[in-house]
Amino acid sequence: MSDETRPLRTAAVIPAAGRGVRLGPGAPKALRALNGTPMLVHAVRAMAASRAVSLVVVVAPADGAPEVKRLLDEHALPARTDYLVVPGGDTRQESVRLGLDALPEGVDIVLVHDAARPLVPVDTVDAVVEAVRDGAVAVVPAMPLADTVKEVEPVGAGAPEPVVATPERSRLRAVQTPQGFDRDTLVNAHATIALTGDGATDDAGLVERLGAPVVVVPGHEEAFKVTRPLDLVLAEAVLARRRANDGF
Ligand SMILES: Nc1ccn([C@@H]2O[C@H](COP(=O)(O)OP(=O)(O)OP(=O)(O)O)[C@@H](O)[C@H]2O)c(=O)n1
Ligand SMILES: C[C@](O)(CO)[C@H](O)COP(=O)(O)O
Repeated sequence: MSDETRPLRTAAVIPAAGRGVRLGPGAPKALRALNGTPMLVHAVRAMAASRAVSLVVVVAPADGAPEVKRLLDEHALPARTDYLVVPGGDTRQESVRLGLDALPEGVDIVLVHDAARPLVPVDTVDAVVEAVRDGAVAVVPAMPLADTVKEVEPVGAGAPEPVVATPERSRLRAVQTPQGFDRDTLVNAHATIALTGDGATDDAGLVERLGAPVVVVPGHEEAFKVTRPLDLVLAEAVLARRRANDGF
């Protein structure tokens, strides 16, 4: 098959190397259970549920790659997808770059998906892939905001913070994952934008800094990020609702 007629190949990189400090003491966040199954396994299944995704690269805690490999072996995952596990870094930005380094030749489209968003529906994953296949180089699923947002002057440690501005809410979006990219664009962004401080909070932000266009598609309320303890309660409630709906 000539390179021009070959179908585009999509891989998902799942950064899962975070500690989960905001969730409180315990195992690394991605390894904590939701209804008895590790959050990471839910996230891997969410990516592999898309027929477009032929490879999932999991970026494990730096000292936890063998444990994560074992975990994936112990859980049923779609056989038509390949799975790789690599050790991660100290920041999300480094972990994603290490995942990108592990991609084989022949991958054209890359999804980057937080292990901490285990319940993203397959329709959202497919919509992101579709938008990249249609020609966008960087695609972000996002939701309108429910709260009004204030920009403040941070003064630290509980002191009242002066408000600087109130951005127009209708123009704001809360960004989710998977974010989808033309592979070369994302690799170039990670190679070009140096890590500063805690690193970029998302991958599309790096692409924006290259001057490349980034577009938003509708996200989904079930693609929320498990960050704080209350998010675990919500995630288990979503799983219970899905099980009840499957029963009918
Ligand atoms: N060094 C890091 C830090 C984060 N992540 C991953 O990036 C995603 C989003 O990060 P976040 O939700 O902030 O996870 P944590 O860093 O684990 O959370 P916290 O900031 O509360 O410690 C998670 O899937 C997390 O595992 C990663 O792969 N490598
Ligand atoms: C990538 C992300 O999920 C988009 O909202 C988010 O920026 C990750 O931030 P975190 O602080 O690493 O959780």
